[in-house]
Amino acid sequence: MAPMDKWVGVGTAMTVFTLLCSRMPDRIHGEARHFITKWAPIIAAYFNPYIQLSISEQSDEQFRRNELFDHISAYLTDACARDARKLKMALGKDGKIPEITLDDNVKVTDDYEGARIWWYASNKGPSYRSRGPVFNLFPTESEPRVFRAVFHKRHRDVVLTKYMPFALDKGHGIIANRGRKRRLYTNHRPGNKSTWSHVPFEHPATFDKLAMDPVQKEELINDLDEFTGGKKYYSDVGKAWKRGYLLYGPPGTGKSTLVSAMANKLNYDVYDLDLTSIKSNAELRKLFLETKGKSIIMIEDIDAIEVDLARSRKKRASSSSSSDLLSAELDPSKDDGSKVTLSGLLSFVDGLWSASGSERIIVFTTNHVDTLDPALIRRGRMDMHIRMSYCRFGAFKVLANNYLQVNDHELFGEIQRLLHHTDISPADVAHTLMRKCNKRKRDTDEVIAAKCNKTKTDTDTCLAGLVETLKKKAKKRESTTTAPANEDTAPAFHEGSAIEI
Ligand SMILES: Nc1ncnc2c1ncn2[C@@H]1O[C@H](COP(=O)(O)OP(=O)(O)OP(=O)(O)O)[C@@H](O)[C@H]1O
Ligand SMILES: [Mg+2]
Repeated sequence: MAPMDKWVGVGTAMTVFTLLCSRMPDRIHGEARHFITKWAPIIAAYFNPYIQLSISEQSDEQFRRNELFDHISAYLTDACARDARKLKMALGKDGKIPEITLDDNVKVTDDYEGARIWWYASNKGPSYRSRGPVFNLFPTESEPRVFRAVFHKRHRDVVLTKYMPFALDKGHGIIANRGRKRRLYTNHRPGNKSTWSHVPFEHPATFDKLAMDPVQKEELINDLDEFTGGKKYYSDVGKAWKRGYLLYGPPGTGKSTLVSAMANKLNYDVYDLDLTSIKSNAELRKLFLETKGKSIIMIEDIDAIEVDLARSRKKRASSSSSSDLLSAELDPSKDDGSKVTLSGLLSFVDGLWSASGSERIIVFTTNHVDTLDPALIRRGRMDMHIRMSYCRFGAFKVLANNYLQVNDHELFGEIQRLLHHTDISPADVAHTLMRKCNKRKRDTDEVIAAKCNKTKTDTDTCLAGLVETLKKKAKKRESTTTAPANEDTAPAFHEGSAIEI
């Protein structure tokens, strides 16, 4: 017999005993009465060393589901279902992925830091509130289910203060990741109020398909892994659980794509924050408070926003002294909330308002890193600076594999030589390599069938097209400048961004 069953038996006996004591005949009085009244509960407690904790499916607020029940259910299914003989399968919330949970009236055990916890999943049983005065021996399906945890009272502290938060947190994480439909949020101003609206986030970008320096890629992936597993670390050092990344580089080098790859890897939502449509720090604060955990907040083209902030700064400079102005910009206490200021943005980045949630990543992207205010991107605010560069041979090989499924080709040598001193963005290389697909789309089905064994010819054509484009770019660069190619300035790229087909 499991200790829980023993306890239920002993508990019931002691309840009857206590009840009898409370209804003691009047003729028992004086010392005897006092003795029984005093010692009955102590004796009952002595024989009942177990504590029972219930988590009902239905919350105390009427009609509301108790989220803790779902979290515990997810945790137990994940951690203890191996021992269970009865499981239940049902379609998940997305209507596609089946969810397996413990069936009713199943017992499982869990061990935590020396404490053993017996869990029992059951229907609540007869409940006056849910069914009225009609007695029903067989509770219906719709009745709230209950999880009961039973543990020895000597483990009370460890179970209540450590095990329960641990189990609930694990369960919460499992639910959050289970077939979660992620969202892409953008901010709007319908009427005069900034608000978020969202669409499903379905970007296919992954780190595997991303053409970037392999060392940098690995560093970033490790950094993200450390971040997501760092909950305890962040709470131990008293820091908000957030991380900032600055992605910089010329247009079309994959900054936005990298943000999508990060979101896909971490299973996070993305908030695409357009600062230009926000009129005040108060609005910025409101939007930020509305963001949820497990998300990436992305501010694109931060250099353009900085120009706006500088412009508004300049405007106000004409009506106030410069020292007043500087202090108003950088001192949040002087922020009257009536405009977006650099201090507002810095507070946002520093997580002044991050009490509303955790596990958030902030990403700034820019084409002009040199023009940014150092205060905005200093380490601590933007923890990692990542340069996305023009397409070099390593990145090209990733793209050739993505678009043409080739790892080697007779033109690779020439392409490598040309890419070494020609600036072209991965976006433009991708565009050239995609011509194969575009051409195919134009063809009829029969023509495609006839060309089936000519895939290699298509690949040849694409790569030869890329060689041509690179040669033209190199020639153009030679005729306009004698300076060597530079990764962060992009004149050559701008001129040739429309690839000739
Ligand atoms: N490094 C890359 N790896 C794989 N694909 C890339 C890469 N860079 C660009 N691309 C391709 O080019 C397209 C445009 O890239 P993306 O929008 O990410 O560039 P960006 O750096 O954000 O540009 P901008 O500075 O103009 O915002 C992407 O959809 C993707 O297909
Ligand atoms: Mg972009």
